[in-house]
Amino acid sequence: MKLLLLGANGQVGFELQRSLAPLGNVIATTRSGRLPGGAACVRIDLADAGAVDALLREIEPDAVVNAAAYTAVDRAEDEADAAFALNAALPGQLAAWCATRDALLLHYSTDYVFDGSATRPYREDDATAPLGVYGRSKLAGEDAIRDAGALHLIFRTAWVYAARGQNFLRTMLRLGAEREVLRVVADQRGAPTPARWIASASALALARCRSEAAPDSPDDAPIAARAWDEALTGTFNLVADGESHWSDFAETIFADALAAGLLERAPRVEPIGTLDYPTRAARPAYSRLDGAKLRDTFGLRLPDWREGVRQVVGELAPA
Ligand SMILES: NC(=O)C1=CN([C@@H]2O[C@H](COP(=O)(O)OP(=O)(O)OC[C@H]3O[C@@H](n4cnc5c(N)ncnc54)[C@H](OP(=O)(O)O)[C@@H]3O)[C@@H](O)[C@H]2O)C=CC1
Ligand SMILES: Cc1cn([C@H]2C[C@H](O)[C@@H](COP(=O)(O)OP(=O)(O)O[C@H]3O[C@@H](C)C(=O)[C@@H](O)[C@H]3O)O2)c(=O)[nH]c1=O
Ligand SMILES: [Mg+2]
Repeated sequence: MKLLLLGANGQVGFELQRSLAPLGNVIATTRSGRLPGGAACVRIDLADAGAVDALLREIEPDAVVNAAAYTAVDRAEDEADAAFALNAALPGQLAAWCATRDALLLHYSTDYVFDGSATRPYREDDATAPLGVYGRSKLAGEDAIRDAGALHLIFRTAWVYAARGQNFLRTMLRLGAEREVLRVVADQRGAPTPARWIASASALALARCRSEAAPDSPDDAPIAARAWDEALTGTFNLVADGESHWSDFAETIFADALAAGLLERAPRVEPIGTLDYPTRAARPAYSRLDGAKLRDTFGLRLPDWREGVRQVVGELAPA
């Protein structure tokens, strides 16, 4: 099977290169035409719809895995056009193409499609109500995929971090090395989720979705219609188990980093309220996502978020 991986330089995209490899021929793209590490790959600006169309026609993938997105939550408030181009128009275009040839689109969305007023973990069909431009653009992307009628897997994840890329864990380690005290909000609750777990689960789900009845396709031809098990497609929450808040996450990062020898001394983490940490975009106060549907459909359950922190800190620690 031929897989087109968009956004291979992102946190999740980078991990997907490895996790998708056993499934077939992975064609990766980045904005620069280079993969992390320096190897060449397809170079494309995904905001250029003409270029995207030409790429799809050239590659004719059996599945498109879209790990590219506009993820700057605060900046999105002032760059709505850029956010919507990547997070809404692009997935809509990919889905429209997939729908015409029974290709499957694997895509990611976010807990920020919710307003955070829930009192129990969100289920996939709970009402959405994004608080900001980023969340609205991601929701528009989900809707565009469903409207196009493409076979799809949309994984809603949250609080993604990894040993590389831009994320809260790396920000904390950087600031923690500079400051004695860090003030971190303690009234936004959710589950920090390692990019590697998302990529591994994505590959397993994608493999399961391939219809057992489908014949193996030659590398250069799209697989036959009904190559996917439609009953397994749809929208799924994909997050680490358990509940955290940003201040708890920070404390855990520093405790593990200290134990692993990544830091000589840990800063003091002062829990504060959201009102004491003003940001351009509003964020949901509660964004736990219920993993039951993923578990029931694919038998997949991610470990507790604390295990993720241990793993990622371990990756960064000196050998
Ligand atoms: N990060 C998070 O906390 C969360 C993320 N998600 C979702 O998960 C998915 C993966 O997120 P994550 O891995 O963290 O994202 P990253 O921000 O780490 O990666 C996004 C990638 O998209 C690429 N990209 C953006 N614009 C363009 C463009 N115009 N042309 C080509 N490439 C482009 C970026 O390229 P470049 O490297 O060149 O900038 C980057 O590599 C996204 O759909 C995101 O919305 C969901 C919940 C939480
Ligand atoms: C750096 C810092 C942040 N914070 C707060 C701000 C915010 O409420 C929270 C997290 O800040 P960040 O900017 O890292 O996180 P943010 O960019 O909001 O993260 C989100 O990204 C998008 C892409 C998603 O889809 C979401 O699931 C979520 O992961 O921590 C502090 O309280 N103290 C600090 O020193
Ligand atoms: Mg951010």
